[in-house]
Amino acid sequence: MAEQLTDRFPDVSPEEWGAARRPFDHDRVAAAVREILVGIGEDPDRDGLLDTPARVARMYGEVFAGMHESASEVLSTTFDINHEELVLVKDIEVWSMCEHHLVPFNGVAHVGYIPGGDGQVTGLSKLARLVDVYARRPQVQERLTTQVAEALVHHLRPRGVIVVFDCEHLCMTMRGVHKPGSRTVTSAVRGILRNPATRAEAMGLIMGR
Ligand SMILES: Nc1nc2c(ncn2[C@@H]2O[C@H](COP(=O)(O)OP(=O)(O)OP(=O)(O)O)[C@@H](O)[C@H]2O)c(=O)[nH]1
Ligand SMILES: [Zn+2]
Repeated sequence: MAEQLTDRFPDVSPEEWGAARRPFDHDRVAAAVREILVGIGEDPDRDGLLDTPARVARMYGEVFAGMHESASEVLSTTFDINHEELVLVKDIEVWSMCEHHLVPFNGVAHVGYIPGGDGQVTGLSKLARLVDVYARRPQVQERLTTQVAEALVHHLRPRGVIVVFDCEHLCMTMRGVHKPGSRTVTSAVRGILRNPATRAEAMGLIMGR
């Protein structure tokens, strides 16, 4: 499975996929938000907008916090509990930001893996934290799905991984094509979970069957 990872992302380790190239610059973000207000014809100095640039900058610091986090920190805790079958955390709420429009997409993630021969597992909460590391970046759903799967492959050396995201994109509902309620489902499956029977069993658990 290590080869798969190398093939897919030849130049960089998982830590660098989309990670920050420089520290978060609050003042720069605030100045840009002020420019947007000017650009839309607003008066950024009117009372209600005075604190908006700094407030939006703080919000961006939060929604893009994953730029400054890494999968290796999240997945550094592993336990040997000798479990060699599927571990699946379903319905992990997820909020991310569409990199095309910088508006949110949100929904749920389902993250499962079959531990490697050594039976090493990670904490269940770490699977949800891993989703947030990659979700809290400018994203497209396909890349988010792949990154979560590949990070698990790389750090846990499992025998199989399945990651499914089911999200609604605000850029398709509040604007543009205006299709509220439409869902986008993406999956990434690695290792023995690619085997049709194992994959069908995992998908059955994910769909609640
Ligand atoms: N594949 C993929 N596309 C996305 C995602 N988020 C947004 N998009 C799409 O990105 C595309 C950008 O298309 P453009 O034609 O450049 O932008 P646009 O004129 O705003 O497009 P419309 O949304 O159709 O109005 C749109 O079709 C979006 O639906 C995503 O996570 N994955
Ligand atoms: Zn979009």
